[in-house]
Amino acid sequence: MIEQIKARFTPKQYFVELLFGVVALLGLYLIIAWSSYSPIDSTWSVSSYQPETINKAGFLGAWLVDLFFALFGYIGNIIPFVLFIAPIYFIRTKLVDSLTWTRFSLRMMGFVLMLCGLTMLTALLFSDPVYYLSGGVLGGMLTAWLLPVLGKFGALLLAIALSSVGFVLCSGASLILLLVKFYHWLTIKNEEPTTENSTPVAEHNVQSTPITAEPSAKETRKNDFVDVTHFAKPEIKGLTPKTETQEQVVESSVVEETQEVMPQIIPTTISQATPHVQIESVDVSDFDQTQFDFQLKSDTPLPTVTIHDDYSSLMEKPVELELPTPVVKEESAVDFGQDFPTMPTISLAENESKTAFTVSLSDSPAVAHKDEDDEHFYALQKQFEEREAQRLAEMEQRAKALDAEDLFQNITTVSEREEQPEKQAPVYKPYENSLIHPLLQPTQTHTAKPTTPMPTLDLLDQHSAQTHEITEAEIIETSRHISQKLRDFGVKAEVEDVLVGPVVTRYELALQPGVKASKVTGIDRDLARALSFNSIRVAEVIPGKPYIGIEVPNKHRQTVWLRDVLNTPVFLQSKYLLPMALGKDISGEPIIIDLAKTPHLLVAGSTGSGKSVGVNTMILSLLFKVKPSEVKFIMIDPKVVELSIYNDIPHLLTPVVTDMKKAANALRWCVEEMERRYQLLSKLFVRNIEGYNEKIAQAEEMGLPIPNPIWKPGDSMDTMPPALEKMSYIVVIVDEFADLMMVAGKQIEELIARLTQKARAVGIHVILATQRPSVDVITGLIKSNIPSRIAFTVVQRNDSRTILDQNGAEALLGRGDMLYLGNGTTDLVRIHGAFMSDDEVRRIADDWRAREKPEYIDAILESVDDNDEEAKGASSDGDLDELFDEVTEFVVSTGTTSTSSIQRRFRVGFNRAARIMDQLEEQGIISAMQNGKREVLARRGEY
Ligand SMILES: Nc1ncnc2c1ncn2[C@@H]1O[C@H](COP(=O)(O)OP(=O)(O)OP(=O)(O)O)[C@@H](O)[C@H]1O
Repeated sequence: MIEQIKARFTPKQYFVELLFGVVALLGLYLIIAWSSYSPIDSTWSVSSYQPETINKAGFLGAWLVDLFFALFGYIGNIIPFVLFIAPIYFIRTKLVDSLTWTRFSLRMMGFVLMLCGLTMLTALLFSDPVYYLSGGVLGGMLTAWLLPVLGKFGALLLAIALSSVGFVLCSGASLILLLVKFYHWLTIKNEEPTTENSTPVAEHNVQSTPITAEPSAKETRKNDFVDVTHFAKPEIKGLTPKTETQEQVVESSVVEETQEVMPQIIPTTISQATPHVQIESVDVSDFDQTQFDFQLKSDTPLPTVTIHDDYSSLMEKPVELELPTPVVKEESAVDFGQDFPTMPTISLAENESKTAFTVSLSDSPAVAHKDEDDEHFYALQKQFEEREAQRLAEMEQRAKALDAEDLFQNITTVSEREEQPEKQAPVYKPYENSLIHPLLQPTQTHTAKPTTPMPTLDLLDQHSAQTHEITEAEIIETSRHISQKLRDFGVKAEVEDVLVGPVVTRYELALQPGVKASKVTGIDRDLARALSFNSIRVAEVIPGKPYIGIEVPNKHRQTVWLRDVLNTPVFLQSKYLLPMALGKDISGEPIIIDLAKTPHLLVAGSTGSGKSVGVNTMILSLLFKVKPSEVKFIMIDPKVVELSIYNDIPHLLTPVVTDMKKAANALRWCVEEMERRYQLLSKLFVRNIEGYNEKIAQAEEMGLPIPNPIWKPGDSMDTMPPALEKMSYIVVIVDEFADLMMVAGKQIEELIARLTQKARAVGIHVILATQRPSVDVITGLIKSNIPSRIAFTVVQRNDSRTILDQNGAEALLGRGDMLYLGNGTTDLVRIHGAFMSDDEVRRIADDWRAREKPEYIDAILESVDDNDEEAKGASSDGDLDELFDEVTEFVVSTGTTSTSSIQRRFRVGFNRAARIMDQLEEQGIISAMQNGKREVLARRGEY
């Protein structure tokens, strides 16, 4: 050890460091003298004799400080500090090692120039104090000489120039760079300016820090160098590592020879060792990096490169490190090299030989310096390779001696991977006449017709139980921390209860009497910062408890799987008409709501917060519990891909609507349907859908079907009013409501408002989802009719208030974390949304598709306006519908005369089909209705 230390120091270094040490001590002595300076002490400039010296540093200290003041005026104040700080800085940053006489002289000269400049400046700018001149004798003399020659302005300029040049020469730093850094610091771009940052590169370049020395984590960070500390570094035990002395010699020789800066590669210790042979550090110094001091500094942040400690992976993946370019070192105190660092590439790549890896340096275009540099560079590269080969040979021998050849092979041998066959240009088949492509066909899964009455939960994946990874000690520690921090903010509270949930942990606190909960809510962000959490949420009310809750995110978040939520008695045994699972609450209890009671739902949150997954969860819960005869869906999906997975399930009243114009028609149809249902309810003297369905059931039991009381002849082809059937619930789901508002804002708003105001009693429920929680989308009119709301995470408090009328959603954690505001309450419930894969959704949809076919109602998407347009067009065109010819062909060839078959065949609404039938009758193609039937009068070929 001592030998190693000895080897590191040369007599010159000892001497210089000693000298600097003495100067620093002198500086300290002078600082004491300066701090207790008294102008009445007997000193150089004081003629009266004082028997006692007041100065704490005695006569000598008082005398010296006075001398500085007399000679340099105000600038004399800084000299003791310079004498103290400068040597310490030089020793600490090891700049001492690189100090040459030339550089030392330049620095001293710079210092003198700076002194002259600064004393002149103070002499020119400040008035003289009582005891000495403001610029001292030096400044006074210089200004006295120069003022008559240059005038005040010229003297001022000269003083500034002298100070600047002196500073540059003395410190070796670039003035421009310092200004830039200062600017960055001012604008808080440079967050951690360190003294080292201002150190000239050239001086770092020649540092003689031994390359094999393990840098401390702190040093590594401070130096801002490329951190290759994960670089696996095996050293087989028993092999004699190269001594520091050897490295030092090689290092210094090369530095002197090349005068180039190379990146420092800092080796580290491999973490895993084989059972027999302990792997220690890769002696990266053996990689010839020892020949150079690779330390580089740059103002640009360098990436931290992590290379796995597994050598095989290293071999497989060439790693490229982008580093600042070597800067040509000049033997000068001034170096601007670091101002504009350029970037060479260091790549750790495969070598064809048995070399583990090579370090190759290639100049970036910016480095395209001189030819000499290139020569140096190639010479160095060659040297690298030679030494590498030599090193490996030595290692191999040692490994043999240790019987660790296998390990050596692992480490060094580049797996001789077979040459990749050259990539063949892909051969494409031309499209020919068809654009049919197998990948453009919908993926049809043909599920056999299920035998169970309803889909079973087996369609959902089973996931293993997850455990909480929080320990009691952690909980106690956090509780203590929370109380402490609250106290710091002036709130006295003690943690009384802790609830560990799947995503967050809630610390329930009893507040000191008289302390308002809103006081804690007001400091939630500061509290989160103080507790080092991304965000915390303060629950001002915990139902049933006299506490407030502070919810902090768990370190390890669990996923709430849909199956785990549905496979609970709460859901399976629920008697709800329209049960919808949302997820689990903080304590892990499943949360199921009844849409029939909700009765409409607004779901909002920023993009990616989990809305679509949430809406899917709701739909799937209904699909598990409710039959198509009981509930029907109208799905509106402007995003096209979110809900189209449900197309053709029997619950749909119309295919998933992706065209926003048609979506408006669908809403209009819902309003008409609502009105129709209300008429029926009034005729049956019931107040809601439940009462209506009960009456129908009674009538069925009695065997006396109720004729439709609002039917009029012509409404259908029937001659008698058809019997009333049970009404199914209708759930209208809009996945992106803002898109709908964009197409027909006011109209949509009115339709939604009408539906949400009245539709509940007739079994029509609306779920609106939007990722734009702004007041132009979620308008007051809409909000006032939808009291139940779900907020996923939002960006700002305003958004939270728009959705929930209170803060909180901005503190959610995303990915399904939501706040639920139930109908008729102001208490928010935090729920962690259930999650399921797309595959699971597909399986359930397939299961229903295999059970029944949907009965779509075409009229839903037809617009009244369209019909009007068509009607207008028809009358102006001689009263014939556009489809007249086609329908005639159809009627005559098939003999079909029913309006509903025309509706189905030509996908038109009832009104239009009936009108065409009338036209056919007028034209004598079919007869008038007799006994509810028409006959085809025309023969084929006549028309
Ligand atoms: N309950 C959940 N549990 C875990 N992860 C979830 C959950 N909900 C959503 N995520 C994750 O968040 C991602 C985004 O979810 P989702 O597509 O539902 O967001 P969104 O709000 O609908 O976004 P956008 O508005 O952009 O469509 C999902 O792909 C999923 O990875």
